[in-house]
Amino acid sequence: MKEIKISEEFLSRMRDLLGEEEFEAYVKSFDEERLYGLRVNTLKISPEEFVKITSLKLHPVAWVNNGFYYEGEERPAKDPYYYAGLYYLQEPSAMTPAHMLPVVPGDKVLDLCAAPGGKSTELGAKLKGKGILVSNDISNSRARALLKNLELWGIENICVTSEEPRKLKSAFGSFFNKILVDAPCSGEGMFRKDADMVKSYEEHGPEYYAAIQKEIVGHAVDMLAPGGLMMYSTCTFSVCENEDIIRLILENHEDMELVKLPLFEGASDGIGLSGCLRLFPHKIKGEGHFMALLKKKSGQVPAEMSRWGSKKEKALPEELSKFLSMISKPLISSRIEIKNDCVYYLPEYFPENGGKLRYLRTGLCLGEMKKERFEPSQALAQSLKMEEFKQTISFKKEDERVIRYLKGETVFLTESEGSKKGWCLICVDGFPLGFAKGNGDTLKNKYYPGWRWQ
Ligand SMILES: C[S@@+](CC[C@H](N)C(=O)[O-])C[C@H]1O[C@@H](n2cnc3c(N)ncnc32)[C@H](O)[C@@H]1O
Repeated sequence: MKEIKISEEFLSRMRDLLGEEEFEAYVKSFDEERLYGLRVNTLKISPEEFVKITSLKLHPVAWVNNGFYYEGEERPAKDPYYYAGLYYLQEPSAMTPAHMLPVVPGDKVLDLCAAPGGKSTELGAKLKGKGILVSNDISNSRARALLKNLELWGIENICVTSEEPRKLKSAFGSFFNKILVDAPCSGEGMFRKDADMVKSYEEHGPEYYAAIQKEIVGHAVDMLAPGGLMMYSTCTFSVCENEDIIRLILENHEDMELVKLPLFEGASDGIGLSGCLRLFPHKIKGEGHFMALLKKKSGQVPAEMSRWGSKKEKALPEELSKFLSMISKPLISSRIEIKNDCVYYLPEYFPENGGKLRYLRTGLCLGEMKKERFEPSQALAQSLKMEEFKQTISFKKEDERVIRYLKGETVFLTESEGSKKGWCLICVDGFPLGFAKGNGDTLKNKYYPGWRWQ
């Protein structure tokens, strides 16, 4: 077994859980190299197209259609396509819960423990700009990383909060028809990927997390609308954090039922509770994970939330209207809100008393009103398609100006590229990276400094 110090107590529990023969296979899996995965952003590109344009050597993840393995020596985070939000780096087993939660455009989705956004990015992609995704994490610093990932991904119909589930419940009631609870857990399934997990495991083991999980799922069930689906997932093996939590939900809520998850090659059924799904590193090409899907059969129908889209048209400042006229996709003016000079495009729905929550973002940040002008945001650039903006320039990935632009430098155009005046969307192979301001053959860099290429 590789040099990972794991307590005898944990190993003995795993032996009990798996039986002697399987336990040997599990222990052997520590000698294998960890696996590296990435998931393609279907909001921006199809997996088939991505495979054609990327220089990374990829192998498909058998059970996730937009998931791939890449090789350990590659550096996919140092790639302009990463900066264009074309993919997210994610361990393959961790792709499964969002993949198996059947989110469709128009759904009202809550990702309750969402940071740094591995699963929220996929849920947002499935919504295709319709409905709403509320992504929450109790940790403010982690919620900031979550926001960056969602903005890089190009999702416009988001709200990002940093709240206790109890408070979200009082604002939203039973509003959501899809909920993901990717619960904080003891992380037993990640020991091979991240040896530091062993240290934190020794501080807080399964019983500590089971108590937190019980509280979180209780609130999550209350936020689920009748007919709604809730996915519960962890990256740990202990029964008390997995099947026991699901059993508790079923015992305490007559209106909840387990929806059987389909098994795929290498996946295992729940332990003592059939219909759940377990992933073990000795059985699949991925780390350890657990998930269970639940449905709310009945319950109180939630009150209708405000629908900004149906409110009255509103007059916008001239500078803003002028800029927005460069965007060809339709924006509904009643959903545009200006708060402290920041301009937001709000999602379709919103809770009446939503203002009382700790929001990091309500909708897509379009930009900022400055003295007699409007400055578009990085998030807006990432949410657009190249053909949706009036003035654009696309460089080939190999063009050295791509990295220069990402580093915040001024970029110059060649004679054949012509001249650009005013706001221009800079793209790599047709995928937006950010804005620049053209003055003839010079493009003044407006890439967000906090996101620059290091
Ligand atoms: C397993 S991680 C989530 C990973 C994330 N879903 C992803 O795919 O990137 C669990 C998260 O739960 C958050 N958390 C812990 N206690 C929480 C609580 N009571 N309510 C909401 N989030 C909580 C942690 O800050 C942590 O970011």
